[in-house]
This record gives sequence, structure tokens and C-alpha cells, in this order.
Amino acid sequence: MPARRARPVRVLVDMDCVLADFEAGLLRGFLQRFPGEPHVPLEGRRGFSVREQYRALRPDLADKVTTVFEAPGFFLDLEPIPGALEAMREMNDMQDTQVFICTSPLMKYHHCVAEKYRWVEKHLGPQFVERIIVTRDKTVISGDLLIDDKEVIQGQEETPSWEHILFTCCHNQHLALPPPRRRLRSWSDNWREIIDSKRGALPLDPDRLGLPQQ
Ligand SMILES: O=c1ccn([C@@H]2O[C@H](COP(=O)(O)O)[C@@H](O)[C@H]2O)c(=O)[nH]1
Ligand SMILES: [Mg+2]
Repeated sequence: MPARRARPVRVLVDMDCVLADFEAGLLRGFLQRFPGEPHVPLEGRRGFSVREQYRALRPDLADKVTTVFEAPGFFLDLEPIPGALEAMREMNDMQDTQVFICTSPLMKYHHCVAEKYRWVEKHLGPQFVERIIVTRDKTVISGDLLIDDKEVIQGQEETPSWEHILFTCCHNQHLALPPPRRRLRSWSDNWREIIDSKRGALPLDPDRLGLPQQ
């Protein structure tokens, strides 16, 4: 059987709660803007949707919390998640590895999209701006891995090409994942092993085996 040329492992990395600290920025913004109102502390967060959890606390708080993340400057001012920038640079330098930032915009995209681009340029530099994929549907993007904090990622494609690695965040840390689903607990966790676990499944590289090329 002819050996085929190896292809790189393609890693899609989510932005909010994986590279940029959306949850901390949101709570900080909410407390500044609505100091007298009840809030959800980070250790009390459950479920992806901040809006829905604030709605459950008191219905009018849903719109209030939404004004925080729709405000100009919100996405640009988010702090990086610890270790994220270093991991992205290292991953990008790894042999046979392609890294893309795969992020969903708000429906009210006016500030969000431009600020996500500016955030990447500010913290990771222009070479990563070229790696940004903005989509409301991550299932149609091809990759081997998607590192993302959202528990369930659904879209038009029922069987996405990637394995979803759940990145731990305040809103998902209590979830028990059914096997064989995998987690990355932080950027200090074993992300290199997770990437390497995908290499065995790829076609062999004839150059490295000393085999004739087809
Ligand atoms: O309650 C929420 C929390 C987040 N969002 C927005 O969803 C996307 C999340 O993007 P990912 O690529 O899945 O990280 C982002 O635009 C958040 O602002 C939301 O709408 N409601
Ligand atoms: Mg996210």
C-alpha cells in the first residue's frame, strides 16, 4: 500500500473562556455598571449562557448583563487566560501542527468582531490574525481538535471532523463528561499529549520513513 504524505494535526482553539477571560471580564463589568444589583459569583456560574443564569436570578437582569458584553471595549479589554498566549505560541511552532483560532461572534457583532481581531493582534501578533476563523457554526469547520469551553457544540454538520476537548471554565467545571469525552483543565494541563494523540491516526510521512514518494 503506498505511503501517503503526512498532514499536520489541525487544532481549532476557541477564544472566549479559552484564550480570553470572558467570565471574569463580564463579572467585573457587571459590578462596575450595576453595583447595587445581585450578581452571580464565578464559583456560582452554571451553564454556558450568562444571560440565562441572570434571567433566573431576576428576569430584568438578563438584559442588564447583556449590555455589559455588548458594550464597546468589552472584548478588547478581556484579560488573557493564564498560560494561553504561551501555549498558542508553542503550539504554532510545533512541527506538523496547524493552529487556528475559532470563535463565534455575538449577533450584535458591531464591536465584538473587530475587537476580537484587535485582541488577537494585541496579545498574539499579526501572524495569529491570519489564523482567525469567525463563525456561528463551528461544526462546518474542519479540524482534528476543537478546544472549547461550551459543553455542547451543535450546528449544520452532525458529525464534525474534530474531537471536542472541553476546556474547563467556571460554568462547566462541575459537569461529569461521559467517556470518551476529554477535558483540558487549564493551559497547564496536558495539551501537548492531546495533540500528539491525534498524530498516530494520520497517514505516515514517506520522507521520515525513507520510503519512495508517490
Ligand atoms: O451568555 C452568553 C455567553 C456568551 N455569549 C457569546 O457567545 C459567544 C461565545 O463564543 P465561543 O466562540 O463559543 O467562545 C461570544 O460571542 C459570547 O459573547 C453569549 O452570547 N451569551
Ligand atoms: Mg468559548
